[in-house]
Amino acid sequence: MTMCLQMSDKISYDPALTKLWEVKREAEKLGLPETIISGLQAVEDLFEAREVYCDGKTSEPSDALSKLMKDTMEHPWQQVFNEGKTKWNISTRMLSGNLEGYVLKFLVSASKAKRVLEVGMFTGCGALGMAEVMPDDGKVVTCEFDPYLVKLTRTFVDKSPHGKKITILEGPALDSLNDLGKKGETFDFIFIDADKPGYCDYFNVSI
Ligand SMILES: C[S@@+](CC[C@H](N)C(=O)[O-])C[C@H]1O[C@@H](n2cnc3c(N)ncnc32)[C@H](O)[C@@H]1O
Repeated sequence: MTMCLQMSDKISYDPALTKLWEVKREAEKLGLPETIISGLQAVEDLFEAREVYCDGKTSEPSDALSKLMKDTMEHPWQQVFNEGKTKWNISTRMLSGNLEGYVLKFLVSASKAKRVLEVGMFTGCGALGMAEVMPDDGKVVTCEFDPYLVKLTRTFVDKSPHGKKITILEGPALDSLNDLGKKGETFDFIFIDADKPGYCDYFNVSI
């Protein structure tokens, strides 16, 4: 999970952009010359232009992935959290999305990985994307500790024929990784995308 910061109605996980917002706010508060403020605004505009450019140059997702992303965005997360069904108020910003999905697909297919491990599943965007470029006997094992997400994601990925390649391990990722290690399971490719404080442990246990 990535740390997320917000500026008025804008939201970003990019620490460079959130730092820029902080500096811009400070510059405005100090009443710095307009050239400085507009210079900072120009940098912010470049961030957005880069994102628009990258999205525009990325191929369309498969129908199944497109549906998964749409269903994720439209899910009543606030309501299910209020009803006590999820561990916390889930943000759709956790979804890896089409661009990151294609980077993963590229890496998995270039490395000819047949066994992939994902730490941090959310609604299965990364897992399904990787499964799509793997051979029929390929396997994606993915870890998720929120029982609501585990159930929901199973229904999302099973709408695709590639869903059968995906095994979901429910529970704290570190426990799942230790169990996999004890069973002597090995992987060709590992995508760590869960809680940041756990990354060093996930990395060390994985190797
Ligand atoms: C950034 S999202 C993963 C996004 C996903 N990889 C994708 O491609 O869309 C992080 C996920 O990790 C899960 N998570 C966070 N801490 C965890 C832990 N200690 N064990 C297992 N899952 C965890 C969260 O519930 C969340 O669904």
